[in-house]
Amino acid sequence: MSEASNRPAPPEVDRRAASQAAVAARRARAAVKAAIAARELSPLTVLDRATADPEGVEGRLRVTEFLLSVPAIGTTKMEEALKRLSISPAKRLGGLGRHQRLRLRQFLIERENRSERQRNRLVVLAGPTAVGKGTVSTYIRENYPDVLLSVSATTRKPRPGEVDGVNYYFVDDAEFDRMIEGGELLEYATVHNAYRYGTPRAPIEKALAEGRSVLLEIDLQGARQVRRSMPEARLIFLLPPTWEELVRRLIGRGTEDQAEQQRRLETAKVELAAQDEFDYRVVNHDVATAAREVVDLMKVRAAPSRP
Ligand SMILES: Nc1nc2c(ncn2[C@@H]2O[C@H](COP(=O)(O)OP(=O)(O)O)[C@@H](O)[C@H]2O)c(=O)[nH]1
Ligand SMILES: Nc1ncnc2c1ncn2[C@@H]1O[C@H](COP(=O)(O)OP(=O)(O)O)[C@@H](O)[C@H]1O
Repeated sequence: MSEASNRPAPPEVDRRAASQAAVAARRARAAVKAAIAARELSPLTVLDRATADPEGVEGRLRVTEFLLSVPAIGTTKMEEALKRLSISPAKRLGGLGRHQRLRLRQFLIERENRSERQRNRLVVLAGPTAVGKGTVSTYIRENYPDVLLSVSATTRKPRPGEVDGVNYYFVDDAEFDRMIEGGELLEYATVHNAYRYGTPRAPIEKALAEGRSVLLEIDLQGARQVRRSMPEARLIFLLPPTWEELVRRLIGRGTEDQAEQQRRLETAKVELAAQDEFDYRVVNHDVATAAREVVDLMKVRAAPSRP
């Protein structure tokens, strides 16, 4: 029998006081984690406080829960980081060795610099036919002038009311081939087995360099290409509230005949099955709300600060 179990139980008041203290400490740690997650408290500040007072709230944080509270660090990234930094997941911040602390500090600084650079985001909006991609994008163009809506090149003919350079750059097949050969397109695809569509690269690079966020409204194949060539892009999948509503929107739009509608609905099923490849999903119940959600994901500044 261990020595501890022979010892008389502490008086009830002591036990209660100890458990109250434990609850208070847990609450304090949860508050620190919430503040990091809400970007109200820099992880570097927390690490510095843990160093100054290893037995304080920050010092008692486990390194695992600390990292998981940093925005955009999930379990996989956390585990990879700890392995790379040679820090045991059992460690508390206050119990890190000097070298471990310095490595963790450097890791956090590099992440902060990187997220600073990525503030101007490239965001891809994709989703099944007739979910409302075009409607939501147009709403964003009209209501959030800080966002550049990329204008694609296409080999399809303009529809009545469409303006060259605004809705699309309307080009012929030879010109589209030339753009591909010249490396002018960030991605391109044949959509609905009909015409080719592609994203001109130069305006996007210019806008990102100028500090603007860029929105691409492209199909699933294009989204996959962007993911490969620019892994820092955010991919958003726009969903209909229900399948029936998607069918209603497609039929209601009235731009395709019945056979084409059927074909698009088949494609839509395949596309819906790919939604897990995306970083975020936004349900298009109502256009203004969906647009707001997309823009929030771009972290666009509230008011333009350019002259
Ligand atoms: N990959 C790719 N797809 C695009 C591009 N521009 C438009 N699309 C997609 O092409 C499809 C057809 O667009 P559109 O001709 O306007 O007809 P809609 O289906 O009636 O909206 C839509 O799914 C768009 O998302 C582009 O630059 N690249
Ligand atoms: N939130 C919404 N609620 C109701 N109807 C919508 C909504 N968003 C789009 N629509 C309608 O659905 C149809 C398809 O939208 P569209 O933007 O052309 O889709 P996509 O570009 O995804 O093919 C259009 O008639 C549009 O007016």
